[in-house]
Amino acid sequence: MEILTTGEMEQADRLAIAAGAPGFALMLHAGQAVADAATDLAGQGPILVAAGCGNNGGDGFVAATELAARGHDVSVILLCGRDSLKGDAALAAKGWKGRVLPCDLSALGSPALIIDALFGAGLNRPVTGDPQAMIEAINANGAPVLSVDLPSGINGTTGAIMGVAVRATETVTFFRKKPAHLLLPGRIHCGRVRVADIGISDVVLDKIRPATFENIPDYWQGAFPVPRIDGHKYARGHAVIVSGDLTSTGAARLSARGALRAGAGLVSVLSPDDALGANTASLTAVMVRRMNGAAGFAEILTDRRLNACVIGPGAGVGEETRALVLTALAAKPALVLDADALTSFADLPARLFEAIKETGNTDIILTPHEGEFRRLFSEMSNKHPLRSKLERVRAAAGRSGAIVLLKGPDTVVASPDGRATIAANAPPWLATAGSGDVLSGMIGGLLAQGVPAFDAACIGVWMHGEAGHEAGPGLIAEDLPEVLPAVLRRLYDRFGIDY
Ligand SMILES: NC(=O)C1=CN([C@@H]2O[C@H](COP(=O)(O)OP(=O)(O)OC[C@H]3O[C@@H](n4cnc5c(N)ncnc54)[C@H](OP(=O)(O)O)[C@@H]3O)[C@@H](O)[C@H]2O)[C@@H](O)CC1
Ligand SMILES: Nc1ncnc2c1ncn2[C@@H]1O[C@H](COP(=O)(O)OP(=O)(O)O)[C@@H](O)[C@H]1O
Ligand SMILES: [K+]
Repeated sequence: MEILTTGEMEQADRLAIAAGAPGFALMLHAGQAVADAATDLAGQGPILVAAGCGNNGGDGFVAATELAARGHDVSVILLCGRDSLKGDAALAAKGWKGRVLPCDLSALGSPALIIDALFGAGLNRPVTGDPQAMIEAINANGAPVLSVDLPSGINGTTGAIMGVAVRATETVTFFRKKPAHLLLPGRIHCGRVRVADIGISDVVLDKIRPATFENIPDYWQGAFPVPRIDGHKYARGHAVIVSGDLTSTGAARLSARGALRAGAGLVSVLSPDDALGANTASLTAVMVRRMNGAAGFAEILTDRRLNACVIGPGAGVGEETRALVLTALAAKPALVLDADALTSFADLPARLFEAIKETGNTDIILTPHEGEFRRLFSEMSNKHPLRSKLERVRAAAGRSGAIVLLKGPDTVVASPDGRATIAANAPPWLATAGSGDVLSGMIGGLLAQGVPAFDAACIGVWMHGEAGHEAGPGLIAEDLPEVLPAVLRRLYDRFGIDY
């Protein structure tokens, strides 16, 4: 499903209006959708609408009018004088026949529900003064809160808090989600998110051509790998995972297990001499091969059946790992660079990016967490409040020439071609040692099966999040590969694939 920035959403409104849907009709649909959600949340209790001076407030007036008509006890507080309302918002306020309370915090009372219609897409500066006090009072009130379009104070495009923001129980947005419904901290402020149809036709998307999508199965169903009836294990690819030395071999084994469970036909751990004993003693279905440094690695990669490679988990930071990465880039298998493979280039990221661009290989994925991301992309600071995670990862993909996957509760995957996805399905207990190692392996396993890199990254992230839910609280990294069959079965069911 497409995700629209607030600018793209304005364009959608304009295109719908140009195609014959009056702007006020869109507002009437929006207000109705808010009223429907409010009825579910408030039961029979009194409802307070906190309205701002723009069209977000207009939606609030429509909802108030509709809820009163349905028999609810509704009051409205307005941030500004009624006379200063303009356009559709003024029209919506005309329809409201009840009282409008001035912006007095004591007027909030003890409602069964507060409808937050202060600011939506039009928020354009930090919130201070009366609106700030109102938002703080809404948060302190204790009543459930239904936010219209966005929790007031949240920047719709970046998900950032503009000084202070409402913490909603539920948010009703219109036509399509905005980045703030998925990116933190916005997502936390939204509560549940409902997307309402307000009469905008999907045809407008042909003009807008959005490049950001929610990472859900509908988005990548066409790329999801299914073993062929007449296939064999080599038809499902052979992934190789580079092991660290004797002091750190577990990460590569976790990764290898993830690759195998994600469906690679064969998986081999490439092991330095000193770690051969440790690796062979702890692996069964995953194979082990001796690898003597970068020269030995290059020799192994001449076998073109080894079509996907993961370097980084437990690899160690330094020249040896850099040499392995450059060797893999030259050999051109589909490649996941994770953890130490990224940190090894902290002092010379340009060298890595040049090597990536020189290969012409488009199947390269970098999978940093925030710390690793900062080491490689120091110029893409996360300090700027208006620069979102989405924008940072897109810029990093452009800079590096690789697909960049920035991990976290709102994992973003971006391609140098501009496409990006945001995932919102990862539970917090996924943040546990080794979890990222399994993720890089899963993506390697998908690459081995021939899935294009951007899709492989998106599918891997989504399945990893689902595996987190499947294993539940208490999860450790070893559990993740073991619950993948359950995740895959549900995907098969969802896609209608026989098994
Ligand atoms: N046809 C459509 O387009 C549809 C739109 N719809 C609805 O309209 C909403 C967007 O409406 P909007 O553009 O009027 O802006 P909105 O969010 O109400 O903000 C109001 C004004 O507040 C001001 N302001 C900004 N920041 C501020 C701050 N920090 N502190 C104080 N004031 C601040 C700023 O005005 P300024 O002060 O800059 O002149 C801004 O213009 C959208 O979210 C959806 O709910 C739906 O009805 C469907 C159809
Ligand atoms: N708060 C969170 N909610 C959900 N998932 C998270 C959260 N924090 C981290 N994760 C996920 O946990 C995994 C941790 O990976 P990483 O930091 O590389 O750990 P490791 O290096 O120990 O394997 C990533 O997939 C990341 O997206
Ligand atoms: K709002």
